[in-house]
Amino acid sequence: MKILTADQTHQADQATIREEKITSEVLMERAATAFTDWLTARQSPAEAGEIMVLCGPGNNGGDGLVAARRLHERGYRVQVGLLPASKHSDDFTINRQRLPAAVPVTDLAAGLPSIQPNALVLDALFGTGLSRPLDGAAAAIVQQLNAAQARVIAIDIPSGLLADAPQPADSAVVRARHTVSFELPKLAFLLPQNAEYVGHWHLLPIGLSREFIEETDAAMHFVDATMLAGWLPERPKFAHKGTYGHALLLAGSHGKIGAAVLATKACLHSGAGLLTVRVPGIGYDILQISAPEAMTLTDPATDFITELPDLKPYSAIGIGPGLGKEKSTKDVLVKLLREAQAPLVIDADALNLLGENRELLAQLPADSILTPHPKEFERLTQPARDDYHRLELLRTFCQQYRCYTVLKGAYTCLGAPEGTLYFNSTGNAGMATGGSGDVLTGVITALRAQHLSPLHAAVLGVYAHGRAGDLAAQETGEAGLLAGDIVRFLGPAFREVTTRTEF
Ligand SMILES: NC(=O)C1=CN([C@@H]2O[C@H](COP(=O)(O)OP(=O)(O)OC[C@H]3O[C@@H](n4cnc5c(N)ncnc54)[C@H](O)[C@@H]3O)[C@@H](O)[C@H]2O)[C@H](O)CC1
Ligand SMILES: [K+]
Repeated sequence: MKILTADQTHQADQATIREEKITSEVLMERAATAFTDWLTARQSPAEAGEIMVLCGPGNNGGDGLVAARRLHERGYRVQVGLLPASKHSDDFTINRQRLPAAVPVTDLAAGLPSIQPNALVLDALFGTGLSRPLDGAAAAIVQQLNAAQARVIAIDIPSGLLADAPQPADSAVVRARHTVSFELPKLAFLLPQNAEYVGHWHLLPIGLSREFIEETDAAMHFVDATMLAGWLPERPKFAHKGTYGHALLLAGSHGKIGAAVLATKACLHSGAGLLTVRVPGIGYDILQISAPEAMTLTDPATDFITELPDLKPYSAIGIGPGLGKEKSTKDVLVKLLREAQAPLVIDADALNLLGENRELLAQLPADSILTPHPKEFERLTQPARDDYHRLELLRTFCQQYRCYTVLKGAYTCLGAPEGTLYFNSTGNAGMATGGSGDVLTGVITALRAQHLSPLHAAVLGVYAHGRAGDLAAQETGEAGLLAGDIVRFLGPAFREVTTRTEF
């Protein structure tokens, strides 16, 4: 799914109106009716109690007026609060006139009427037309609403939140429990700093022009299963293990052989034909016993890796999980960057070594995949001012070093060398547990070994890793989820996205 800017969303509205030969008011009716259907499916009139609909002067307010009318028609008790304004949009005015006289209307000029704790409030003050932070009466209403401890549902976007850019730290933004938006996600929904405003977000289709969306260049995408169609074809009958590549993992040090085991198992469960693992001497027994399907190539040193093996046999190489940062391990990394012909996946301590020796970044082979969490990414670049700035740093970093960078988080974001960002849609908070990053390294290394492009390996790897975590959490719950549980569900996750050709 593309992530459009507020401006592109407005253009999508206009294109839809032109193509379907409808008026904007018809599109508003469609959007607000979809919203009403969403709400009434979740709250009966009794559960909802008296619903307060707060409407601003633009089309977001228009959506609120349509929702108020529709809810009234369906037997809900509704009242409307109108923000004072010198001018209103045309569709606001049309729907103000259509509001049944039986719906009480309050002027918000005198402030927010008293709201019972837990009352249901629909926030239709401002949507994507917001051009600057709220101030004056609008800001005061938002602050009063946030203090009221109501059950707030934002229509399209919490009022005060900008769709594509940060707002100043102290500006007034509605804190919603749910945000119900239309057709495509907004960047603002995907960033941790906005979670307290957005709450749970939902998308409702409203039939925006497919053609316009397809033709519009988007700098950002939200990855869902439909995007992955055909990336992982069904295995042909006469396939053999050689067809699926030979992966090499360099992982583990004293006390961290578990990281090597997790990456190994994940790589095996993600379809690599063959896997060899380079571990220090102490890893030999552990690895052979816990993952007999992998070949082990022990380093001459006992506690950490000191020598790079011959790289010829391998179609992809993953380095980092549990590696440690010993001087001789760093030398192995330096040699790997110089000699690798096969694609690289770089994680954990290998990233920290790059962070401590930034001159090495210039030696990254093109199309390498890096998988930092935000702290590791910061060590490679600089501390970010906020989540938006971090995305800017990500984009610049990928362009500068011609690499793919998987910035791990709730909506893991992959940066590609030409500057496009891909946000992942799968995964859950249970995956914030030691070892889940090691699993991801194994997954992506396996996909690269199977000759997927760096973009497909990173996007699909992150998606399948998150989906496996979601399937695992259904069994274990989020708190009980271990990295090893993600490994167990990789097979089912990949099965879901494997394309079958019946005919
Ligand atoms: N495609 C869709 O998703 C559809 C969206 N719809 C809804 O329309 C709004 C966007 O409406 P628009 O009229 O462009 O903007 P707003 O309602 O957000 O408000 C604009 C209004 O407010 C003034 N304004 C802007 N910034 C400020 C400020 N900081 N303080 C005070 N006033 C401000 C501005 O001058 C305008 O007068 C979208 O979010 C959806 O809810 C449609 O219903 C159809 C489909
Ligand atoms: K809103």
